[in-house]
Amino acid sequence: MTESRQHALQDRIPTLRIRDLSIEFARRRGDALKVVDRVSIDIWPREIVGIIGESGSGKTLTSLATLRMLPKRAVIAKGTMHLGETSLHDRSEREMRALRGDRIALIPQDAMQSLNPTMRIGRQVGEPLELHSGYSVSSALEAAGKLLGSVHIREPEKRVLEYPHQYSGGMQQRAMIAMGLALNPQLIIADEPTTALDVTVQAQVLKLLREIRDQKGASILFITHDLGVVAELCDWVYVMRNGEIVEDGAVRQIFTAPRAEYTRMLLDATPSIHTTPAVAR
Ligand SMILES: Nc1ncnc2c1ncn2[C@@H]1O[C@H](COP(=O)(O)OP(=O)(O)OP(=O)(O)O)[C@@H](O)[C@H]1O
Ligand code: NI
Repeated sequence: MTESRQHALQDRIPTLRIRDLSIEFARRRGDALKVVDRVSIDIWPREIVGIIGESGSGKTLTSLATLRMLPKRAVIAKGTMHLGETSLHDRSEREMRALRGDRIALIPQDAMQSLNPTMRIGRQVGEPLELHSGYSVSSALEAAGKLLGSVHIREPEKRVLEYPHQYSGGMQQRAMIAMGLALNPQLIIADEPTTALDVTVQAQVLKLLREIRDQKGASILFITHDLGVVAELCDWVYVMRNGEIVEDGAVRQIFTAPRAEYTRMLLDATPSIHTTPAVAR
């Protein structure tokens, strides 16, 4: 057993447990198209877990099901999901709203689209505290400054008053992360959070996610096409293809001794990965 999965022996229950999840789309001609097929995933406390796999393999839908934010015509046909001891598959929409942001945070791919252009950054970052924790506007703004500082935005007391267009792309993404952190979630779901960023900014965001795990003890589910990022960041990896998990394992095992033919194919398509130092540590 690898280091990270020793949790399975120490902790009673994982942060997130997905069991036998199947997701279907209703089709016009009446039948259903299965796009996620009996997927099981565990994320233990303080773990960073990656999901990799080609486009359309079901990564995003799996994570959206966890948040119960699937697109309209998609249904959870089967399966259970638990956040600690709390079941997610049978919560009402009202109960889910309380969990989202509070215990599970989503960091979306494109911060530019997610931030409100007409609202000061500080107000947006502090909004979860107003909505969920009863903070006053001024105390939420003060907390937002601290949160922006924690994601390494300089002079945060001043920058809380600025609007999104005054921030660079990387700063906007960090502001989104700060907002996600406001309520100290146990689980952070990051779906391709760095694809829109250039390489140096991407490295800063990855470093920040690792800090969040180390300092706040959050678990992170990281979805990406980028195997280099997975090698850098993740403890454990699930490989998806056509809606199914083809294998999972410690990051080092997946990169040095993959069992599935499909994983080997993915690795061969990115040859430099085999020599990524982080994998050899
Ligand atoms: N709103 C939708 N309506 C119909 N089909 C959809 C919808 N969203 C996703 N799908 C289908 O479900 C499957 C899984 O999609 P999903 O977005 O989970 O893939 P993914 O692995 O996240 O891909 P990518 O890496 O491109 O983001 C795909 O075949 C996709 O075409
Ligand atoms: Ni996706």
